[in-house]
Parts: sequence; C-alpha cells; structure tokens
Amino acid sequence: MNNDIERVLYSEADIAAAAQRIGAQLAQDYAGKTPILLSVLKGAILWTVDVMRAMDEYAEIEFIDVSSYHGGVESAGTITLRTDLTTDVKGRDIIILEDIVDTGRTLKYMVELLEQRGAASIKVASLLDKKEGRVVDIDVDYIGFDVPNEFVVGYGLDYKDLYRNLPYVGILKPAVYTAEDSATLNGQD
Ligand SMILES: O=P(O)(O)OC[C@H]1O[C@H](OP(=O)(O)OP(=O)(O)O)[C@H](O)[C@@H]1O
Ligand code: HPA
Repeated sequence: MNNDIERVLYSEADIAAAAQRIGAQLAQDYAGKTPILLSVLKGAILWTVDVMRAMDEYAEIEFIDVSSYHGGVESAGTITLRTDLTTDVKGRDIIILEDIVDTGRTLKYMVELLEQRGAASIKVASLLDKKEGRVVDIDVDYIGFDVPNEFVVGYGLDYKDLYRNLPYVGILKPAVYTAEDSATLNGQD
C-alpha cells in the first residue's frame, strides 16, 4: 500500500500536532456551550477521534454519512445523503468535522441542511483545505493544513474506499488511478 504513494505530505506526527492545536482552540472557543461535533463519514473518522480527544470541554458526538466522489478522484457534483443524523440540531452549536474541503460542495450541502434545521451556529474544522479545488464560495473556520491541488489519500481519505488506514496523508501516484480507470473503461474491472 505504501508503494502507491508518491510523496508523504503530512506525517502522523504533523497530523497529531494539528489535532491537538485545533482541539485546544475548540475547547477555548466553545467553553460552556456544549456543541455537537458532527463527523462527516467516512473520511473524517480518524480526524474526529483525534480532535475530540484533544478537546477538553463538554461536547456531543454525532455522525452523518454523505458522499459525492463514490470512490473516484472527481466529485460527481451531486451529494448523496447515505445516513442522516438522528439528533435535533435546532438551537445547537455545530462543529462540522471534515477530512477535506475541496470543491466545497459537500460542506455547502451540510451547512444548508443544518441551517434549514435551525442550528444556532455552524463552523467547520477540516484537516485539509484544498482552496484551489473550490467551485463554490465557502470557507473553513479551523484548518489543519492548506493542501496543494493534488489527489491525496490516507488518514481517512480514500481512493475506491482504500488507503483510509494509512496513518499519514500523501499524494497517490497518478499511475494507480489512471491504470485502474483505463482498466474499467476497457471492461476489465
Ligand atoms: O469539497 P468536496 O469536493 O465536496 O469534497 C470533500 C468531500 O469529499 C470526501 O467525501 P467522499 O464523497 O469521498 O465520501 P467519503 O468521505 O465517504 O470518502 C471528503 O470526505 C469530503 O466529505
Ligand atoms: O484529494 C482528495 N482525496 C480523497 N478524497 C477527496 N475528496 C475530495 N478531495 C479528495
């Protein structure tokens, strides 16, 4: 699996430090508020457990499962709500936990959904912010790293549902997806 990575961008230690930094900042900013940490599955799983453990403040943890990449390297442009959250967010302070904000479509969808449901406040804490990928106008409030415009995997981020279990974030060798995509096109997959 490591052989498929062109270059490591953020090591396990880099990511741990970012989670500590953001967890501590959230504890300070949300003191006495008991926010909901809303983890966006599946990509944000590792980021969620690391940030929540670094946040020394009362908080509830919820999950929502949305997808637009369907395992590939391009956003489908439409968001599929696979599993909704069951908690009432009306009047609550929400912190969306994301692994990456790229085109911004997933985040925009999430913010609109939470606004419609009457959330009191909505902020986002993302491990990665790929600003060059943006196609909708939306900002990230708490950023782990500004990531270059490359397709990255690891620490929750996937290609075809693989690589999420790498402890670091790295650039996937383009040969991995170009080879697989052309195999698919040729009916070999
Ligand atoms: O800013 P965007 O272009 O919308 O991309 C960001 C979203 O893409 C990934 O999810 P994906 O659809 O791959 O689902 P997954 O988390 O289950 O892998 C990632 O976890 C974000 O939620
Ligand atoms: O660079 C990425 N890698 C994995 N998943 C993603 N979802 C949006 N951008 C990416």
